[in-house]
Amino acid sequence: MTLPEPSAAPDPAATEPAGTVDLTIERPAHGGHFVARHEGRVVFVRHALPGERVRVRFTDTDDGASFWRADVVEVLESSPHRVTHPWPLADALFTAARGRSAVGGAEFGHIALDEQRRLKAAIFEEQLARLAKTGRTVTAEPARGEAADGLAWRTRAAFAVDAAGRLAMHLHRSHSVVPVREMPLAVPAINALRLWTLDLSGIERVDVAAPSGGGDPLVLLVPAAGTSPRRVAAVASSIDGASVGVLEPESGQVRRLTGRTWLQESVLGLDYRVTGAGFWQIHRGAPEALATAVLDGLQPAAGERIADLYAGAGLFTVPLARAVGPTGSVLSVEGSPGTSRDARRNLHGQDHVAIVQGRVDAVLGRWNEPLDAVLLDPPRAGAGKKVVRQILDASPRVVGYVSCDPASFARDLGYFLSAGWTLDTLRVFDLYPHTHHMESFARLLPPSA
Ligand SMILES: C[S@@+](CC[C@H](N)C(=O)[O-])C[C@H]1O[C@@H](n2cnc3c(N)ncnc32)[C@H](O)[C@@H]1O
Repeated sequence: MTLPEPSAAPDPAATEPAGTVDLTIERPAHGGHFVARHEGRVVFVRHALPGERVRVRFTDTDDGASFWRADVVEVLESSPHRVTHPWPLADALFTAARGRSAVGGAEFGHIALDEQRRLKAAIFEEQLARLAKTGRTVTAEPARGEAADGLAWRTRAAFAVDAAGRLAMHLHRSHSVVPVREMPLAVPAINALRLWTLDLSGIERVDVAAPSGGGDPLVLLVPAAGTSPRRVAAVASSIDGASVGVLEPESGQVRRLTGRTWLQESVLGLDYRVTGAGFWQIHRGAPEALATAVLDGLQPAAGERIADLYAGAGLFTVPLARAVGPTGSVLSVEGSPGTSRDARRNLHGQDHVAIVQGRVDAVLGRWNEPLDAVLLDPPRAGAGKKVVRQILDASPRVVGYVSCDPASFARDLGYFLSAGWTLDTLRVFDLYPHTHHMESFARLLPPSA
């Protein structure tokens, strides 16, 4: 049976919590959910494990919907893979016992780390079978040097501020916020700032980024409407051990208050500059793991012409540019103006690299040069049929596909397979421990290869 996948956004008008029921959990589903059934209807349950008997509270119960959603509030028969959640605020059982729901961001924390990885591999395989109609056994690899408890890896964290001016986070799929006193998934440099001890009144959002290799973090403040510059400056001066800037969320522009507005990153011995609001992989080990997989998978040679699509600040463009050298070329395409500016700085002076800011489909639509290899790393929605068609039309000798979503990857892979391409190497990385997210790299080869 083909189950519907849960959509990202709830319809608040259609949500009517309706008490608790006891369910038996059948299997994992994509998106951090586990499948159960209630009176014939599919229920996507969070914070559960296959085989468990659980008491759940419904969170979405639209009569017309093909599935409902629910959160576990009590475990009646526990899986042997259930462990104590490392972060009480994100623990559904801990928070349900206090009459609340959990914050998002660690929805697999109740599962032993090795079982999280087995579940991720199984979900990946299921998406391949369902959407790409292909079979493949995968394993989810941890990042090099991953802590045994799977904590302290996030170099980026976004916080809200509650009505009392305290550092806070949103409850899952809710506008409600709760104060936080730590973020166990974040690298120590972020927790060391102890932002929860500060009076953040007048600030609406706080984004924190720390360089993967250590060094002072950068804190970006988004002031609430009407907050005076004096108040923002007072908050900034209360933050020790970090650069501080003001983020304009619409434009992504950052205004410096103290220190600098960018972070220095280093990957495989190459240096990068990333502005506070610009895209950068969030696991401290992700840039190295993914750049290594890309270089191994594409095997770029001197003189080749390569496209790096959805290029961000140039994480892959920089080593690709070095590999093809001045007799080759790299087309690096990024949609976000701020992140593309980072790429321009990171590739400054490299005349064989074209940094193009724009939508990938628009840029490929007017690109007439031959391409030997194409790398793509789209956002969660994937690349889509049009972009895959454009890549196929360029007839590269190899395509490298970095993905953060197994469903959109499997869908796009299906387009390549239908055109006679084959899936060669496939690596799945567990770069988001304690969450349902994963990252992958696939090497795809054309029919003639
Ligand atoms: C998953 S990130 C990858 C960035 C980079 N490859 C890295 O690993 O650091 C995807 C990037 O694609 C950009 N993006 C999203 N949609 C796009 C589009 N239609 N055209 C061009 N860039 C896009 C985003 O701004 C983001 O920087």
